Amino acid sequence: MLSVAGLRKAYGSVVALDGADLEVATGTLAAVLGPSGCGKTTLLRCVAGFERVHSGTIAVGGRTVANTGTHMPPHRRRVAVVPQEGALFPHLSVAGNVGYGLDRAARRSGRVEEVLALVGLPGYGERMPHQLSGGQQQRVAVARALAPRPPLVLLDEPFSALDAGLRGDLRRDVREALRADGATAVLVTHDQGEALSMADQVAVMHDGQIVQSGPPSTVYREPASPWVARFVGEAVLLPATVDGPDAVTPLGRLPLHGTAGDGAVTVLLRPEQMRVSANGGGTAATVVRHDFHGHDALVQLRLTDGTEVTARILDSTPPLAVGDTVTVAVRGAARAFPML
Ligand SMILES: Nc1ncnc2c1ncn2[C@@H]1O[C@H](COP(=O)(O)OP(=O)(O)OP(=O)(O)O)[C@@H](O)[C@H]1O
Repeated sequence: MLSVAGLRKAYGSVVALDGADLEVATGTLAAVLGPSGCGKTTLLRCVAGFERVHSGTIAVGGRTVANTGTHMPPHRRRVAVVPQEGALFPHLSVAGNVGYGLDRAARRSGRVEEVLALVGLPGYGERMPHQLSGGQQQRVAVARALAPRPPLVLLDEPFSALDAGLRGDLRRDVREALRADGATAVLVTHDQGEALSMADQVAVMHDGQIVQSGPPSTVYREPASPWVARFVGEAVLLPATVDGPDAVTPLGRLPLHGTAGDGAVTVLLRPEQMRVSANGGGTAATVVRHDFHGHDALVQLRLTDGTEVTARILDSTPPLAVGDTVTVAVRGAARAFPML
């Protein structure tokens, strides 16, 4: 439904998009995930038609809407945008907002009530925007985007202004609403959890390029580079030497996913692969930091050779404290990259 190829865009000397490629299949949600300033919003604005591209191609539903010589205006692209906040017309009711882009026939067909029900706000049509919470306003903004059944819905960090408690429910409900309506959507976010939990496809962006695109589990488990590994989650990166199917690391000999050639490499482990025990098997370590997160804790461990690794632990009895001596063993295989 969306095909972006080799997209380039600069603002003066600032290169915002440097050959970005993205393919989004019909009926799926793609998350464009990247750090601040990597070009996510610029990509979205180019797809919506708010910015002209310098080179490359954007096609929506097989129609080229932008390339070096073409710039189809935003309203002809029929691409809907859900901005961060403040999207609603304050003087129109919820129904007025949702029905704004619809013709009379569509308004009469009950589409407004249908999309309000999809986003969990059935019967809210008569309310005014100021009578809604921030989360409810974002639900209405999503309903308004879906109402005219656009070929593509673009969501620009739509939950970033909401508090954490509200965000979880809203993410699930918006995901469900998009799915129930068969919408194709692109969500821009810098939040790894949001991208991994909501999207069918995560496209990781760095310095104006999509550096990896794939299902969330693949991007997390098989990152294309140490940079992607660190960006999509906590990463333990260790120097190692390949020896046959294994790598020799500061945590001992570990099996490798796939073959990694010969010689010096950097291996990736995730903190949840670490098994920490008071006196089990494995490498001796000292606890140097303990960050409690409620559902789990991240524990920084220093091995006797000075290497530091991070372990994720669900609970421990007795609780670990800074200065404790433990052993750490590794579950599963490591992934090898060329030496950093
Ligand atoms: N209108 C503009 N004029 C000049 N430079 C711009 C403009 N818009 C964006 N930029 C620059 O282009 C680069 C990409 O910006 P963009 O807003 O696309 O990034 P982003 O990934 O969406 O960041 P954030 O997550 O902080 O919103 C940045 O270096 C930014 O400063």
